[in-house]
Amino acid sequence: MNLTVNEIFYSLQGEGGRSGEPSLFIRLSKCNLACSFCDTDFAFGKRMTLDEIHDEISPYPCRWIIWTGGEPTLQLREEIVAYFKERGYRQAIETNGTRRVPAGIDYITCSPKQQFEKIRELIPEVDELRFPMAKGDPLPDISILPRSKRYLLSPIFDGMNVVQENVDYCVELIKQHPQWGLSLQMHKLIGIR
Ligand SMILES: C[S@@+](CC[C@H](N)C(=O)[O-])C[C@H]1O[C@@H](n2cnc3c(N)ncnc32)[C@H](O)[C@@H]1O
Ligand SMILES: Nc1nc2[nH]cc(C(=O)O)c2c(=O)[nH]1
Ligand code: SF4
Ligand SMILES: [Mg+2]
Repeated sequence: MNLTVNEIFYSLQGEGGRSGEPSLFIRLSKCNLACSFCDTDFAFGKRMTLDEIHDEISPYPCRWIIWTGGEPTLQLREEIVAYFKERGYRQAIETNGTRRVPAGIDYITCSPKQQFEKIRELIPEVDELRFPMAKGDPLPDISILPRSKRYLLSPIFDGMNVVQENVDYCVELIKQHPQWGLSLQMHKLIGIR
């Protein structure tokens, strides 16, 4: 089995409810969307076998993988998740919610971009819904979304830079609607990957 991998790196989860947790990022290339604000160049891809990926991550002391991209559900399969589970890894995924998530994933972050009403059919339950928000964007309607343990607003950054008006807007929305919380791209603020 092969995956087309954009990059592999070891860092701290910078976003959402697992912020600060050491994690092995496996960024898969290709996406089915083209968000105007996307901060990631996922075009490059190197074909790797699962054994090659395992050889690259196993020297690190960490046993949490974050599958991201691009859109990782375009490539990830249950058998691949099982391969890493058998080798002692817990696995999180960052997905845009347009496709099913393979069985065996331990922590699902869904960051919806479009057709919010269709996500629940594909992914009935997630650990975290994390919405990228620019000033003026409407608060998403929780009632049509997958059940989630956490509901987070994530102010859209301009590349590596914080956009204060997006932050201020999210903070005000959250104070008015306290079922929501804030997710900042912490890694950008502290200058790590
Ligand atoms: C690069 S995406 C990859 C995973 C998946 N395609 C998705 O969109 O969830 C990872 C996370 O970065 C967020 N993101 C991308 N560009 C951003 C930006 N400029 N500001 C804030 N968050 C951003 C996405 O919303 C998503 O939560
Ligand atoms: N540190 C760090 N945390 C992240 N969480 C999600 C990321 C992503 O690009 O999917 C990301 C990333 O690129 N870096
Ligand atoms: S879905 Fe994710 S990776 Fe794809 S363009 Fe949007 S933010 Fe970027
Ligand atoms: Mg990123």
